Order: sequence, then structure tokens, then C-alpha cells
Amino acid sequence: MNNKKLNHNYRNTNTREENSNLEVECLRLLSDGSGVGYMNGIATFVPGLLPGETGEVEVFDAKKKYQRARLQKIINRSPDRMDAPCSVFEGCGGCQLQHMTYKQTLQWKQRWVEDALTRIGKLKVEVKPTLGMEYPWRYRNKARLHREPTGELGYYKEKSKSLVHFQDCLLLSERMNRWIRLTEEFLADGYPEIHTLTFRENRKGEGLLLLEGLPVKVLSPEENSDYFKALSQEGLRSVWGIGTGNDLGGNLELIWGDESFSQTILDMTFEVSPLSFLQVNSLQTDVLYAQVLAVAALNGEETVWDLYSGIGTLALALARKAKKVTGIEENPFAVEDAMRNAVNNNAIGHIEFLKGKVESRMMKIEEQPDVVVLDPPRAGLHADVLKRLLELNPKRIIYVSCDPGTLARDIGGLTAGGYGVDSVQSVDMFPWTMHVETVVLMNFKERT
Ligand SMILES: C[S@@+](CC[C@H](N)C(=O)[O-])C[C@H]1O[C@@H](n2cnc3c(N)ncnc32)[C@H](O)[C@@H]1O
Repeated sequence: MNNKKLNHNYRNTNTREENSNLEVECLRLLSDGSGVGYMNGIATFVPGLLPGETGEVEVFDAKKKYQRARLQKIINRSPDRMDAPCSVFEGCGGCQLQHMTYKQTLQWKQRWVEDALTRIGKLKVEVKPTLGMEYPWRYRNKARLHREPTGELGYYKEKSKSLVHFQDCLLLSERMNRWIRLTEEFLADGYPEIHTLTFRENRKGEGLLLLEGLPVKVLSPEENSDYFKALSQEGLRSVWGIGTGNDLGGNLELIWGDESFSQTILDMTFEVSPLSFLQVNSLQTDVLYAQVLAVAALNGEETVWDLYSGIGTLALALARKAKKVTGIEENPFAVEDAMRNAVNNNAIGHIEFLKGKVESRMMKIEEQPDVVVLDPPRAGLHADVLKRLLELNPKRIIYVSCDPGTLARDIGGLTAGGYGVDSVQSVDMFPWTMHVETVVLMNFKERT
């Protein structure tokens, strides 16, 4: 390696030439997918560089303690590198890891969870190898697209509002890509109000489309019968519209098609309305839930709380083996879906869904839960939830998380309150991205 280059003394004020052609050796991957190496002891973040590789880089943002650099050339290539199959991988930002073999991405996800638990949670615990997919492509059942004034559809680039256009997103089914093309073509000449489109696809290949920004009555199925017919032939079952600037779902309306849209998870069928949360990877949802059920180890006698219960998927799976399950969820559409799903899956009588924020609604429940399942959004638990859990002291807590950082923070708080971590299992719900889902089982040990 060229030490002279490595010791180059760069400054923010240096010319572009002086900041270019510097060499850095990548030691690890940050959880945003960037490579990290050191130059003069300063951490240098280089998107695109893989561990074990040395790259020629240009520093474009030098701070006191770290700097960011652009990869100019790879000097030695890692055996774990592969050519990203997606033609817009570099500009898109939706995927961060398509330049690395799938097997390696799974190992890094395991390590990110381990690192977060050690660094933030101050816990030294084993994280089991990430459960990956056999075929990690075309797994997403949801696409959220934005629209240019010219009518073109695309994803937002990471941390920006400029759009990336694509012909074939490899995370979506071929069918969903066709729905996108058909809709883009149809919208090309009109409806400038529509700014955001969300497509959903269930395991049967049926679809739902939500158009945002549209005064709902404007798009008439009768006057646009060719488009709706083409969509229907491709499996799309409903088109919904929602205006802009209202409260959640204030003016959500069905424009065309079936009111109900359902998804199969494990061996149950769940109705999901356009504004309710649904796990985005249909196949891996079964894997994730199977982990939760396994560690919950219910014997039919337990009172279970499912906090952040969405449309009731986990609650209903748990209810098969519990004395009673209570779900809490703030989204009114999801709570309505959950109640309908309880009826459809013959679970009424020993399951209830309460509407409200977990941090306030759980305070009003008198009963003592034996097992609590937590599946919060990325932000993790509100401090009041953590405090209340430590007062209630359930025997077991199962934390399902999509963010290792907030997971580690919250698990740290629970261990300080007397819980021990019994198992940590990551599941790859989002192949080729830096996101990872984790199931942690905690049992109450003792309070010191
Ligand atoms: C990650 S999802 C999990 C849903 C469900 N467990 C599943 O697997 O589909 C988180 C859910 O929490 C809900 N949510 C977010 N913040 C909340 C809060 N403070 N109180 C209650 N629910 C909340 C969201 O609406 C969403 O349905």
C-alpha cells in the first residue's frame, strides 16, 4: 500500500486535486452501507467500498473527527464484491448493498445488531445468524412512488426529493412493475394533482393502488375504462384516492374495484385497508412471526399484550395459544381491520383491540400481562412505555424491532430493570438494504 498517499495531509481548504487520489483501506461497513477506513487516524466514510478493499478516494467533506469521501477507483477487489444487478443501484439509494454477495450482507446485518447491542445497550449477547431468503429478489409487496410534474414516476433518492426513474425495480414483482408502467402511461397526460402512488400486492398477485393528491371524484372509471380494464387484466383489484393535507384518511375513498383487500400470513387471511401497516416482505413475515411464536412458547394459560398491533396479525397468531390477547394500536383503520380480522379468523371472545397510543392506552388497563410482545416503529419505545413495563413486570417480553439502535437503547433499559436477554434472532425482511428486523426474547430475572 502507498503510505505516502495514506498519510497525505488533506484539509477542507485543499484544492480538489489535493483531496483526490488518496488511498484508504476499508475495515468495516457502517450500518448505512458505507465502507469505513482511517486516514491519519481520521475515520473516513466511503460509500461503495467493501471491507478488505483498498480504494482511491476523493475527500469532499472533511470534519475534525471524520470525513466523507467519494470512491474513485478500487485498487484491490474483495471476493465478496459482485456487480449490482439493478441498473439504477448507484443513483437510487433504495438499496445500499447490491454490490455485495447476499451471504455477506446477512453477516453484516448480524454484526450491526451485535455492535448496536454492545455500543448502545452495553450488552454482550450472542446474535444468531440472520435468517435470509432463498431467492432474495422481487420480495416487496409495496411500492411508494412519487411523480414529477412531467408525469414520470420514481423513487425519491435517499435524503432528497429528486426522483430516480426505473424500468424494472428488482425488489418488486414483474407484475407490480407492469402496474407501475401502465399507470405512468395513463397519467402522462393529466391529473397533475396526483403526487404520490402506493401499490400493494398480496400473495395471490392481486393488487391495490392508492393515489394521493387527487380530488377523488375527478378520476372516473367510466371515462377511463381502458386503463381500469388493463389494470384488472393484470390483477389489480382496487384503486383508492385521498386528497392532500387532511388528517389520516380523512377523505379516503374507493375510486374503483373491491372494497376489501386481503393478505395471507401463516395460514390465516387478514384484511388490510389502504392506510394500515402491513409487513412489506410477504414470505419473510411468516419466518418472523414463526420466531415470535416459538420464543413466546405459550401454553394456553397466558394473558398476552401485543403492543403496536397493526391489523392484528401477530395478536391473532398468538391468540391461538393464549388465554387472552389484547392489542393496542393508534391507527384507527388498522384497529378496524384488526377487529374484522378477529371475526374472520374465529378469534372473538378472547381477543380485544384497543385504539390509542400505547404510551397512554396501556396505563388504563388493570390486568397483569404474562407475556408482552412489542413491535414499535423505528423510533422504538416511548419512555413511559418502558417505565410501565418495569412496573407491570411481565414474565416474558418479546421485542420485534426494525431498528437496531432504538432496540439496543430499549433493551438496555429493560435489562437495567431486571430483565435478561435470552435470545436475539435477526430476520432479513429487506434484502439488499441496510435494514434488518430483530426478535429479542427477554425473561424477568431479578431486580437489583
Ligand atoms: C412496525 S408496525 C407493527 C405492526 C404489526 N405488529 C405487524 O407486524 O404488522 C408498528 C405499528 O405501530 C403503530 N404505532 C406507531 N406508533 C404508535 C403508538 N405510539 N401507539 C400505538 N401504535 C403505534 C403503527 O400504526 C403500526 O401499525
